[in-house]
Amino acid sequence: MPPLLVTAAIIRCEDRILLTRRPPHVRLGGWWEFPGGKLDAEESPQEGLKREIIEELGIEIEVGPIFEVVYYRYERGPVLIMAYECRQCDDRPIRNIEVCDHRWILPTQLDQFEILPADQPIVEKLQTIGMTASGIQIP
Ligand SMILES: Nc1nc2c([nH]c(=O)n2[C@@H]2O[C@H](COP(=O)(O)OP(=O)(O)OP(=O)(O)O)[C@@H](O)[C@H]2O)c(=O)[nH]1
Repeated sequence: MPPLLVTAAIIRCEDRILLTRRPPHVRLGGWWEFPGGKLDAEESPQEGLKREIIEELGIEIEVGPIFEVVYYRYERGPVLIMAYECRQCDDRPIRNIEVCDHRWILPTQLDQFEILPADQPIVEKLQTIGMTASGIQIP
């Protein structure tokens, strides 16, 4: 089975990153994740990610460089997650439209959240390089 193509946004604001929580009624409900979602046909990863963030949170983002790519086998099939470094590029407030909660957290707080298992390599990389100037650099 080919993997489901998924994009995720590592949205940074100063030294914090945005985590969102899946609503209780959806598959894998209640887990925390990086906002994003499945790519539609004929959509580039950057286009898909911008669309998902508007749909989920009501904000515009600028999509920067790729941060990590993860292949993970869930029971129902594999996913390929492309995580991009991003930043918000408007001043609208974040709304929990398709998520049930969101938090701006420090990388040192990642361990306090139950984040989807596929995201472990992303979490580890964020914890390792931190959010210093030599870490995530948004163009
Ligand atoms: N957005 C996002 N999705 C992730 C992350 N990690 C991870 O395993 N995923 C998985 O990638 C898929 C994302 O698609 P989605 O958010 O649109 O999922 P969905 O519940 O609508 O899927 P469904 O319609 O098949 O039930 C889900 O299977 C989700 O579990 C992550 O950090 N961000």
